[in-house]
Amino acid sequence: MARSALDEVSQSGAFVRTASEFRNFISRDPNSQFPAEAGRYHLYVSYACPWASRCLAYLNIKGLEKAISFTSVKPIWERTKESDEHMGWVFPASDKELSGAEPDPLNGAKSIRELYEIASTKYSGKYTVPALWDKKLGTIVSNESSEIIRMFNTEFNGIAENPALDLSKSPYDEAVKQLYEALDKCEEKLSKQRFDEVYVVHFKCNKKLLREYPNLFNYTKDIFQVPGMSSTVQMDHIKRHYYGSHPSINPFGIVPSGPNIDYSSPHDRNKFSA
Ligand SMILES: N[C@@H](CCC(=O)N[C@@H](CS)C(=O)NCC(=O)O)C(=O)O
Repeated sequence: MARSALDEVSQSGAFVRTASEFRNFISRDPNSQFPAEAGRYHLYVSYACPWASRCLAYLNIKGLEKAISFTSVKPIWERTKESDEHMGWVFPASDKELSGAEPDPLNGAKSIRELYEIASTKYSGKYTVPALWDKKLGTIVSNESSEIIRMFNTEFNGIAENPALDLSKSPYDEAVKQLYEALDKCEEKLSKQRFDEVYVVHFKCNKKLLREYPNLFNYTKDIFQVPGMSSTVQMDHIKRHYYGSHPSINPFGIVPSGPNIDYSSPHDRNKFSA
């Protein structure tokens, strides 16, 4: 069982992601094991992780900020335990260490690994974000972002500030779906790509930049400019993570200073509105 994405490499060198293991569902039914309640759940994220970022985007857009708290880890992987070599997500010692990253307010955990170990003594998989934590039962409800966003969309409507907003049917969700489908395709085709800020340099996918695809680039800006979205994109965390956490790819951990793309600049997507 892979304990880190760095172990998920097939014999041919391809990256093969293993499935998430905590797959419980929060329900609007008050008698269920995990009922939707304000103040009960906490989302652990890294701003550097696209899967975690989409959960944060749903949390903001749905208006669940008061009902579901969240904490972001530090962007660069560190040793998660003194006793072995595992590298992974860790919390800062204080919220002064790095803007956006905070100590674990619930369990005082030093790492995401520690949370998984509290949640299950039998767990032997990766210690991934996002992880949706249940404060009442002291466990991880789900570590699968595609399911977390569905729960946020449908199960918290009694609590959400924007209950009528159905993100599964909205142009936003359709846009996200298409964006991820498009990026997944590019990812496969160009053997793992993520935005011009990182993938072009770090993963050596420099045949073409995202911003050289006019539609894909305008689309990215359109998504970025959805209210509630921009605060989930902390490019500093994203860059520090990738350039700093894979020493086999970037031994000196140098973070390139560019290209500082302005995703808030005008886009042309309004031409498609009815
Ligand atoms: N299936 C998960 C994937 C999450 C995932 O792969 N997260 C990465 C960061 S982008 C992670 O935490 N990796 C930790 C590791 O590989 O040790 C989801 O979509 O929620």
